[in-house]
Amino acid sequence: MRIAVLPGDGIGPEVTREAVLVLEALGLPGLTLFDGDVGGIAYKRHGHPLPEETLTIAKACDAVLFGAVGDPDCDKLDRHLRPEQAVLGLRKELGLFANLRPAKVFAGLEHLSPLKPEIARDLDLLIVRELTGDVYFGKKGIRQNESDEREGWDMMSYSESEVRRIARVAFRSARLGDCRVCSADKANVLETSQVWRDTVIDAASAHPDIDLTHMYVDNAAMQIITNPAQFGVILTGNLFGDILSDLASAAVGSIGLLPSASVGDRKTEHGLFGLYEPIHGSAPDIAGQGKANPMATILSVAMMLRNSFGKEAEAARIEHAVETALADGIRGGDLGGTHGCEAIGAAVRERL
Ligand SMILES: NC(=O)c1ccc[n+]([C@@H]2O[C@H](COP(=O)([O-])OP(=O)(O)OC[C@H]3O[C@@H](n4cnc5c(N)ncnc54)[C@H](O)[C@@H]3O)[C@@H](O)[C@H]2O)c1
Ligand SMILES: CC(C)[C@H](C(=O)O)[C@@H](O)C(=O)O
Ligand SMILES: [Mg+2]
Repeated sequence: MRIAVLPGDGIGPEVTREAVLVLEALGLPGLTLFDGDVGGIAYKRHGHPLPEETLTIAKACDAVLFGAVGDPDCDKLDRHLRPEQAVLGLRKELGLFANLRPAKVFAGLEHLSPLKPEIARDLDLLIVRELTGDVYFGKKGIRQNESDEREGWDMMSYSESEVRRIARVAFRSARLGDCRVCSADKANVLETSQVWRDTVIDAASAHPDIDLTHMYVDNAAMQIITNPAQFGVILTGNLFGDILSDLASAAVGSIGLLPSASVGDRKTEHGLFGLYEPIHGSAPDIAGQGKANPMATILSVAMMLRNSFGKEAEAARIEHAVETALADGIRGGDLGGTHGCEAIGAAVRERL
């Protein structure tokens, strides 16, 4: 089991360290970890946020554990040298077109959510976010317009094949639950979304067991807060999925709780190749203070064991340990508690 560990910037190294310790505590045989630099730290050390060597390590492994990238010192660099390009580059280079972001309120932990307990109780959804297309990867630029002003532009597009393959991931994921898929788009305004919606409908015609609905993304944001029970899988594009997943994390209680898996078509001898990361960023405001909640990264390790190594029992052990730690009152500042990053990691390991 070869795993590339890419901690990155800010709280990335802090949360990744605790997640690796949890992984190691399982005592799995044949585990080898390979470290690589990504993000601002990689730019400072090697002159590029995604050095060739890191990409080579990632490609040679069965899975990647990614912390976070982003460094305010780098925000003035040319865009292609900024830390965020590391995660975008890895997703594109590794063909990871499907990003799975589960958001669930654990039974008995409704009080961690800012929603009313009777609403929070039923929040258990999966955002299936397209990850290698959309306005993220379209042509972009800054030009001087006719009024001699700077004008930024970014091209948004989705092709039918891009939509079809992510729709299939959503349908497959929905079958693990109760087959509900809600596709969130902006077909009332955007041609990109019109193609998205037409293609999702067409793709679903071969999957009659799927209960497909459509919702405009602005309404979906509102409905996640007011009536999350209606959602099973939310299928959406890259930009909308980015925003909806931060929103869903807040509804659960904290962005420090939400893991993610990014996968494509590539298989290894163990399972599906994937990159696993918390949905949060490098949190410069709390970096280096030992305050970060590592649970999202620890839960990303559970997703890795399940999806990339077929180790369901070990994945469930980690998830149960996190849930029990939370139930026992182990909480970081993000959840109104006082436990630091290392203490939370240790508490999860004790409960494995
Ligand atoms: N995948 C990634 O690497 C990724 C994701 C999002 C943002 N970023 C980058 O991170 C930098 C900061 O971005 P941002 O501030 O918008 O988003 P962020 O997710 O880093 O932080 C948002 C807020 O949530 C808090 N937070 C985040 N993770 C936490 C955790 N584990 N425990 C406790 N609190 C946590 C932060 O302290 C901050 O107040 C930027 O450079 C951004 O581009 C990277
Ligand atoms: C850092 C950024 C490029 C990234 C995204 O927008 O996908 C982040 O916000 C995420 O959610 O993983
Ligand atoms: Mg995001």
